[in-house]
Amino acid sequence: MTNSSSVQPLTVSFFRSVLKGKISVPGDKSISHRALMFSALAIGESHITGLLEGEDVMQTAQAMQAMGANPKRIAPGEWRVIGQGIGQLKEPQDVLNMGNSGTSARLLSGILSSHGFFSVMTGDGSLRKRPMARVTTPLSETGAKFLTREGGRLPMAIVGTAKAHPVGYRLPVASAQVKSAILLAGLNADGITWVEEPVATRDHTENMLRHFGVDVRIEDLVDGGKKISLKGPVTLKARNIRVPGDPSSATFMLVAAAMISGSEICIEGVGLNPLRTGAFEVLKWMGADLCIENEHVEGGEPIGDLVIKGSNLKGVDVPADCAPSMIDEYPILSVAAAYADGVTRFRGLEELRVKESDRFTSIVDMLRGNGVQVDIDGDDLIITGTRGNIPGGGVVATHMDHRLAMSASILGLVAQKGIKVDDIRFIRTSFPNYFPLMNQLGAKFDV
Ligand SMILES: O=C(O)C1=C[C@@H](OP(=O)(O)O)[C@@H](O)[C@H](O)C1
Ligand SMILES: C=C(OP(=O)(O)O)C(=O)O
Repeated sequence: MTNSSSVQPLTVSFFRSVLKGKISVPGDKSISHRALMFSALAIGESHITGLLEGEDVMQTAQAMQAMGANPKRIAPGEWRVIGQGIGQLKEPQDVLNMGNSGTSARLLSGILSSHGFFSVMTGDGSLRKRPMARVTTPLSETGAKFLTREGGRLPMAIVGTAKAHPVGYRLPVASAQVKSAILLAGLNADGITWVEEPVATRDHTENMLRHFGVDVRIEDLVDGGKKISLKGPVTLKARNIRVPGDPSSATFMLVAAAMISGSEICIEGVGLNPLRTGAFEVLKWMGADLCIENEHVEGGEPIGDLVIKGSNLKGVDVPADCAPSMIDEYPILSVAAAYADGVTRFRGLEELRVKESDRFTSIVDMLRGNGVQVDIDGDDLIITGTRGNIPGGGVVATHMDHRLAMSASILGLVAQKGIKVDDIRFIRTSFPNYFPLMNQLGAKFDV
């Protein structure tokens, strides 16, 4: 994302029609980042299809390019990567700019820590506010050195080590990015790297490392968590990877169709990894008419088509332990809660404060600014549903946050007086064809 590109506001009017049709959403962002990174670390040539070509993933591609792997686009979503082998990336000659992408910054920190060279990483105004100590603290155990701005923020200088010590770490926060960073450092460390997570988080790193031939061990812990371990150094063998549709992107369309009575849409080929589908369960608890068709497994990940029809939604109480499986979906689920009948309580949302924006505060401001009652109790959000009567008329500040911008656009469709969104540019970090796809379903966004 170029900070210099000019702000792009959007006005959304109340939508008087229905959403209909069949679409596919772009590839999963988490899996796309990993596909590029792991292919660059493998021996041989990997072939990726369905890669998300949003700006976040393109930052990862550029970083891998700067370190000697040569990701090549051969057709839309189709990429070839010549792997360099574990520990064989080259010192980047310039600063690595990770743009808006926390996943790129955190996972690459793990890879860089066990390479014996110097690098500097930065990001845009949003990423430079996000905490990096959550990765630099455990990664320092490898022997790598990290120098960050005050508060553990980017820009950050990294002196990696070719003789990395294996890390053993129990995660203090539920974070797949931190877990993945440690496991990636361990690929080139001598001995057993392990991570314990008190609550299971998305396991795409574990699944894809296994796909590349790494012996990743996963044990269930008595407290309900998991212990993931691998013995380094390892060899990754080049593979073909098919990236499924992104369930987080699909949720925007699902919520829109669920709220707008008479709608019926189908989203084909969506990833259904159970550690990502919490939002689908919550939508069903809310009374959404959502079903899954053609379920099958591709490349180690479950995939299926989602069919949803408009229905009456009701408020629900969502426990904190659901958060890791739907962490990026709270902004759009908050719109569903505002539209529903009754009170919704989302519990345990502390991690929302360290995303592209402080999403906890951004959600509160978005809804209150459009006439919806929201109460806060510690880390819980309590949203009083309007039974389909969201007043609207406000301006939503999106704070360089793609998910806020998409959620706000959908809020506008169902708000009596419509809404204004201050800036929709950042949607291209994760979902470049979001507006064309919404318009294909019948929405009339004027972009
Ligand atoms: O590992 C990943 O690909 C991601 C993990 C999550 O972040 P945390 O690890 O910070 O929870 C999620 O919010 C992010 O969009 C992608
Ligand atoms: C939090 C997100 O991504 P990242 O951490 O990669 O910036 C997101 O996509 O909602």
